[in-house]
Amino acid sequence: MNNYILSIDQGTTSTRAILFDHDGEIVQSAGQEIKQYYPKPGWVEHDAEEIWVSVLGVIASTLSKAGIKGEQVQAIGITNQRETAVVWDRHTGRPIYNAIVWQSRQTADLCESLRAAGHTKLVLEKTGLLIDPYFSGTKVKWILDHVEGAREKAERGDLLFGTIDTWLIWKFTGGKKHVTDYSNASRTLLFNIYDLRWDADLLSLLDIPSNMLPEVRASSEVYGHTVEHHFFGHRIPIAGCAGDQQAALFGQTCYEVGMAKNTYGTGCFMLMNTGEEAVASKNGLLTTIAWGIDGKVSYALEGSVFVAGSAIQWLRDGLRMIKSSQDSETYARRVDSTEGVYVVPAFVGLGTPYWDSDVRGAVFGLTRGTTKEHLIRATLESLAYQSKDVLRVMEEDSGITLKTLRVDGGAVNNEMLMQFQSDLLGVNVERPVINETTALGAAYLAGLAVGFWKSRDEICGKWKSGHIYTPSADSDKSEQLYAGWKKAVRAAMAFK
Ligand SMILES: Nc1ncnc2c1ncn2[C@@H]1O[C@H](COP(=O)(O)OP(=O)(O)O)[C@@H](O)[C@H]1O
Ligand SMILES: O=P(O)(O)OC[C@H](O)CO
Repeated sequence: MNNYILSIDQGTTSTRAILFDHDGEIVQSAGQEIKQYYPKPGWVEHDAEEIWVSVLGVIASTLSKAGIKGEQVQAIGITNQRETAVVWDRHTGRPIYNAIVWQSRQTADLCESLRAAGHTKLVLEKTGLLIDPYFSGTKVKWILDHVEGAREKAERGDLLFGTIDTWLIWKFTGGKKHVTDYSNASRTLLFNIYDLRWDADLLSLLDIPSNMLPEVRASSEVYGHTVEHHFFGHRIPIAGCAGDQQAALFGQTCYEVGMAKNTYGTGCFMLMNTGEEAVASKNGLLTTIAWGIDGKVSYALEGSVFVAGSAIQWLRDGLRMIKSSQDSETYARRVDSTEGVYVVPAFVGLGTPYWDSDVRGAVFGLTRGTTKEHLIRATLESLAYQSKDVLRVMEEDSGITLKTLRVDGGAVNNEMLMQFQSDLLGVNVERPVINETTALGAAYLAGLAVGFWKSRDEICGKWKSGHIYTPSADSDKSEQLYAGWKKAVRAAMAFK
């Protein structure tokens, strides 16, 4: 009987299931967008129950389209939007509040007071992270402080915390396993990335009881088995788990020190493998765990951009200028340039290298001649400018100049954007053959734990170099364009 690995990619915008065969080929897949809740300006939430239902939905759809039975799935790998915090009752299994999404800013004041009290150095030295609402820790505290009775329940040991991986593994195993992996734990603000433990000082700083925390495990091992009814009478091992950006680094075969990729999904995340060394940044990059395999942890440097593809969704859902994300390319191509228009999509503040929670989005350079096409093009270009901001500090901190940028994520389907990115950076931009490198990374980690795969290079390596964008003649204008972007960002930050 043919066996398969099922990868679940639970992203910010959508949930996907992708089925891989022994050769690392995609046999079938299904996806579903998830609902975004914006209860207040700058807040972003998800319904954790809806996320779980979406996972079951895409699995059912993938297996039925492929005509594959549950028993043919040899293992499941999970990869997920990171930092998003869920707190639920361990007895009823019900979340006590919406999942607070990584993009959400409701803990901005709390972070400000932690910074003002001088905790930045302590947090950085232990976690490799900055004090910013992005990370899970302050979100958990917020839930305990704002949901009636939550703190007492947490003290009694009745509540559990998890990022989305933890929540899904808990649901898959019928509430038996409360676990996460190193890569996800390293994004919580609560985990010491050097000692590889939950940190008592940080837990006390944020007033979070340790009994809420999941057990931290390797990124490739069997964590538990699904309950039978989820897989038509079969119990499937869940054998791989990694945050989506780290899984993409793995799927993009960035195994050597100095190799990097940039993912253009809801946000944009550039990660560079730094191997066994956790490299500290001087320029607002994060130090994070790439993965833990076979008792060894690898580290990465990361630049995080909060709004990338979600700016395109804003054009679609907020401004209603386009009907689908793909339309953005059609409109943008109708003009040769933005004619000096810049969109700074700081809808939830700015991450690397600015780390400003209070700045909000802005548009500059409008004239009477500005059209919808210019605005759409300027929004697309903002993804490339933000990536350039990150690449510059990545090169400075690592001392490595990238000749090629490996890219993936939903927005790399936009050829205009990828060409613009190559022109702006003056380097090659390389797309893999399949755009499911995140899912591939998670599938590989799961298959590794159950002895499913051929070598890593035969599986992940075969998808490299689908298309390479090289800098065109337009590259000459890039310094001037980028100078305009820097001015626009500075002006947006000054407007508060
Ligand atoms: N052709 C396109 N041009 C620009 N953006 C796109 C295009 N196709 C998809 N996107 C954007 O990519 C994002 C989805 O990418 P994906 O990697 O699936 O995200 P996530 O993993 O965060 O759910 C959406 O925000 C969408 O707007
Ligand atoms: O949903 P994505 O793919 O943009 O990824 C979200 C990141 O994991 C947030 O840190």
